Amino acid sequence: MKIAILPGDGIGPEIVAQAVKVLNVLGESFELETAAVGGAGYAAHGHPLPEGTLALAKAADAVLFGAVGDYQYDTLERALRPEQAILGLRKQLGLFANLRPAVLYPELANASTLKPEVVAGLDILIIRELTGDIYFGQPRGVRECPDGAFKGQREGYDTMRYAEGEIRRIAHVAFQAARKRDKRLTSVDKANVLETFQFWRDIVTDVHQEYPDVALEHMYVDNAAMQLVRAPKKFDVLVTGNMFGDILSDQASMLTGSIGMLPSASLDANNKGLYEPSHGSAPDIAGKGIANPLATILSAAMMLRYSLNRAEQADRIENAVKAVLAQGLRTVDIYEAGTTKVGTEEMGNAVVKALA
Ligand SMILES: NC(=O)c1ccc[n+]([C@@H]2O[C@H](COP(=O)([O-])OP(=O)(O)OC[C@H]3O[C@@H](n4cnc5c(N)ncnc54)[C@H](O)[C@@H]3O)[C@@H](O)[C@H]2O)c1
Ligand SMILES: CC(C)[C@H](C(=O)O)[C@@H](O)C(=O)O
Repeated sequence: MKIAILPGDGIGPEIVAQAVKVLNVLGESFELETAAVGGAGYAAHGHPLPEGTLALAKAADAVLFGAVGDYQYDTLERALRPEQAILGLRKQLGLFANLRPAVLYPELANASTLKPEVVAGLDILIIRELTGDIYFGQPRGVRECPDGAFKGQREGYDTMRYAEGEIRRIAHVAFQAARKRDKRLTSVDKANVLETFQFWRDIVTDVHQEYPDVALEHMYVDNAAMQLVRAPKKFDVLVTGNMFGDILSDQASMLTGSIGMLPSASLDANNKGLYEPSHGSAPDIAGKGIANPLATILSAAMMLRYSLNRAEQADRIENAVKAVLAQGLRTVDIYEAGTTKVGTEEMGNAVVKALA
């Protein structure tokens, strides 16, 4: 089985190196092939998603991705910015279903900024639609404002849109995921203001008829943001659009102690997928050897479970992560008094050791 390794920028190479070490000690004969992506792709080949990288990602059985983005590229024209690499991969590989599990390991109850009793036992799954919404809607750009009080001035505009089929397929993914868990699904929208999300609500309600065993509730995104910090354990599975999912999943990451703990799977209709931590390239800490590699290592575990049919290896990795946390090892983002501060590499090595 072939795995495309795309480390990317910033802390990407540091954290992906730890996940690769873990994959290499599992005793499997995976073929790992690395390629440049993001700012690294632009620097090496003049494009954030070089043709060879895209071809590798398409040919591989799964993709392990670090993160892209670096402030030095923020002034490039949009098509050449590092972020276009991950957006392009999602679109071109048809990765419409993004699963972001926010699970609190008991050892990290005090690492969260919320009170331990609010987050203890947390296990929620955020399902984010990943290839539609205002992220990809056309037209978009900057133009002359055609009407209203600011007529004639320049205006920026984007288009929010969702086709019925796009909503139906992500709704099916969400209902099926809920069916395997506590059978409760919260669909998050902004139906009180936006036509796109009234339509979203209507279609999700329709799909619900096929899943009578799952309890469905609808919630406005502003309320969902509030409930996520007020009583996050009341949720089981949340499903939402691309932009709301981006924001809510970063918010949910802090329930788990750190954004460095939140893995993700981005899947197509056949469970082929790209696996990446939910965080970015963290340029502020890149090269310091302090980034938390656990979200990336846990993303590799999701890859084994969802795309490579190796659930027992995924369990092994997740148990090894639990073991290192139980040993008191902490990167700086999850550090608290009484635990042992370790760097990126030491954390990776500890997971490898715990697997033995
Ligand atoms: N999928 C992706 O590749 C992806 C996702 C989000 C942001 N980005 C890009 O990353 C760059 C930086 O964005 P940002 O600063 O808004 O978000 P970020 O997630 O990179 O960082 C936010 C904060 O979290 C910290 N952090 C993130 N990951 C961490 C880890 N593993 N361990 C410890 N601390 C960690 C960072 O140090 C920073 O303080 C931008 O160019 C952005 O576009 C890429
Ligand atoms: C880097 C950016 C394009 C990306 C997104 O907005 O989807 C990031 O925030 C994420 O969550 O993976």
